[in-house]
Amino acid sequence: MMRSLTVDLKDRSYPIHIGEGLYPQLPQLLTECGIQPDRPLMLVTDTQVGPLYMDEVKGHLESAGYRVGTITVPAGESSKSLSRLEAMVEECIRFGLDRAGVVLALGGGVVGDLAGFLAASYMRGISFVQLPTTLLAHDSSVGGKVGVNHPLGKNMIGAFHQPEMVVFDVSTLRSLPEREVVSGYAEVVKHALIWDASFARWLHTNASDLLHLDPEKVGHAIYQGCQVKAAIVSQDEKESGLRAILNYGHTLGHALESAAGYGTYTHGEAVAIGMAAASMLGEELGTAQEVSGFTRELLRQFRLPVSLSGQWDEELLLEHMKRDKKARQGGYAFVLPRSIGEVQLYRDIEEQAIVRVLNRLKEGTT
Ligand SMILES: NC(=O)c1ccc[n+]([C@@H]2O[C@H](COP(=O)([O-])OP(=O)(O)OC[C@H]3O[C@@H](n4cnc5c(N)ncnc54)[C@H](O)[C@@H]3O)[C@@H](O)[C@H]2O)c1
Ligand SMILES: O=C(O)C(=O)C[C@@H](O)[C@H](O)[C@H](O)COP(=O)(O)O
Ligand SMILES: [Zn+2]
Repeated sequence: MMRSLTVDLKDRSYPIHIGEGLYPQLPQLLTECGIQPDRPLMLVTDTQVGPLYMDEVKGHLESAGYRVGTITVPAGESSKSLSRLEAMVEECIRFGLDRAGVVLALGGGVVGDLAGFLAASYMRGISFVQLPTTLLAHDSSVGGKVGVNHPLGKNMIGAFHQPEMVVFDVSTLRSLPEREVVSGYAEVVKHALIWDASFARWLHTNASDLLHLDPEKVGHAIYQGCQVKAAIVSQDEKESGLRAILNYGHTLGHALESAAGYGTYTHGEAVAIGMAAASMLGEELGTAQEVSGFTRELLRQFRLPVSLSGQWDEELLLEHMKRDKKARQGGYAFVLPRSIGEVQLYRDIEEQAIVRVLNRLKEGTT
């Protein structure tokens, strides 16, 4: 069964297809969105995903008459860098990728963000298609945020560049390491907590089956998550307002990722701790009552972390949080809960409240 939905962006709207065993249908799906075999394709993947799925995808495309080049980057967050991007541009030029070319991102969020930014910047912008292979990438493949990291901050260099299509073959999830399955549920939980209380309750009831990758339930969770994302992006493509709620858990999450060194925490783990923190901050500041208990319980059900382990340099975390892209004029900005299923962006959060929450987050105190 294939589930499909649309990201409604007027003349730049695009489909998201979710289902088992979709790769044989790729040539037909590409043609349906206007990408014919006369356009050269550059298939980007990483060293972990490539050996598993690249030959299959390339084979289907070549059988249908497409000319396909390939780029394989090292697996992991450190590939989201400007130096890696530069090397990829060289590979595209040597392959002869022209302006009619299309980049295909086969992998998780790292490949999606990096290949998407390649597409956004190569020859001032060419088309791209997302082929997500992690649970987390139900989020990253939708909405057009593409980019790379800077040592001083996460996703500091990037663009808004929407894909032509998203094809999520969920059978690829069977090869995902357990840590990445767990990590991916952080963004699923986020989509529920910011927008859809009944989805949050459903996740609460079905956590065990979802962790065991029950195909029907995983398909439903991905579809629901994509629906939330598509609804928000359709209303505010470039984050002039509403879209900031998709950043729930990310003020602290991004700070943890960059301060600890990219790849120490997975993105999902960092965002989970960030959502636990935001829910507690919401209670401290009175934006919401009694949300942190449910939030942390839901995260724990998915085996996600809700506390800070080890020693943390508080000053360093605060420094990174000050540089958050939602912040203005040096104040701290956080998306905070109003209730389960509703959140709001708050700016100028007082530092003392954040420090109190950071202390509560230290292992054993929450
Ligand atoms: N653009 C956005 O809107 C957005 C949204 C959320 C996250 N992100 C970004 O996404 C990135 C995290 O993405 P991620 O969690 O997918 O990490 P990832 O891309 O690093 O993938 C995690 C690991 O799983 C491996 N892997 C991927 N698919 C596999 C499969 N099917 N089988 C076996 N192994 C597989 C990868 O090689 C990697 O080692 C972060 O950089 C984050 O900032 C972007
Ligand atoms: O799509 C969005 O908007 C999001 O905020 C989704 C986040 O899950 C994602 O991690 C995104 O890359 C964060 O964007 P940033 O602008 O805060 O770097
Ligand atoms: Zn995220």
